[in-house]
Amino acid sequence: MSFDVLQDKIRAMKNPTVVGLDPKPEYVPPQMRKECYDQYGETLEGAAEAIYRFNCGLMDALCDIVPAVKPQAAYYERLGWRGMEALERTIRYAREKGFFVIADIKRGDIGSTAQAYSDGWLGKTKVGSAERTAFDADCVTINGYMGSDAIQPFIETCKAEDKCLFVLVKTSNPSSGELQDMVAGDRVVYKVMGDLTERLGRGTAGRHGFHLTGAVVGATYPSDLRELRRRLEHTFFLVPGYGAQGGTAEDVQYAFNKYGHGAIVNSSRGIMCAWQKTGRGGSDYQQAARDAAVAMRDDIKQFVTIV
Ligand SMILES: O=C(O)c1cc(=O)[nH]c(=O)n1[C@@H]1O[C@H](COP(=O)(O)O)[C@@H](O)[C@H]1O
Repeated sequence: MSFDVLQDKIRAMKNPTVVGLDPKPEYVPPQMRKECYDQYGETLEGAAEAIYRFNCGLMDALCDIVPAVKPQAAYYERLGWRGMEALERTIRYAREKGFFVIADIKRGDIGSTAQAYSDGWLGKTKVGSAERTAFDADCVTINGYMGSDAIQPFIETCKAEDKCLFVLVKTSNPSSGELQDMVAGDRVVYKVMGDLTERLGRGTAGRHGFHLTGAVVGATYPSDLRELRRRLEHTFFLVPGYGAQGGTAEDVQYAFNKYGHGAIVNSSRGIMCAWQKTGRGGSDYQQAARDAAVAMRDDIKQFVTIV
């Protein structure tokens, strides 16, 4: 079961963090960007090649210390098909480097369409008499606020392919409370979503006790994080919002169980853009990313011990 694979990687590296690959062309160090624009012009193709090379350089620098990467699809979609090709190549490279790959797609739609998404991102697509693999991520993020029939096709694909997913439960953004904190009947909406996520995963627990249905819970609401950890014993958490959005190591400690298991904390800009703070014009982007990843790991280690 796929969260077993992720938990094992986290334990082996003693590092419960994931690096978000959310590259804007302007995050790519100037020299690398120039090489791509010289070759392809200032075009979508040039930008897609630049972000792909940047991703590969980051992954080369991080693969022995960080267990997972999380490319966010929007940063690739904005470059059209060339961006999507860069994303597919990024996922392939990540897998070659041994990373657990979380495709951050946040999709949600009626059952038949959800099935198409899960075929493309996690499973296989039927082409004539053949079945072809498209993106082949290990895990995706999905928006389950359309209800369980929008989630179920992903669950079936995960069961068939030994993969897993994260359902948005309590998101990190400033407005997340507008709807997610509302009281419906006698329950808070995000807790209803958390309970649904845990319930839908029943019967899929792996060696470490986690269902294949995980939950996204933002670092920016630590008391909700603590409450959800107590409530959802079998649910693995993806915790975005550390660093650039203000979440701290002290905040994210509540995502973990007493063994220091059951959660992975994301940082995207904090790692990708670390070179912008060293004053060396980007020539040190790999070392800067590595230093930032080590600092994040050690920061969290002050509060969380992984058994
Ligand atoms: O699903 C997510 O990853 C996600 C959920 C959420 O509630 N908040 C959130 O920030 N994210 C994603 O996590 C990443 C955060 O990026 P940084 O703020 O740069 O670390 C982005 O890819 C967001 O799309």
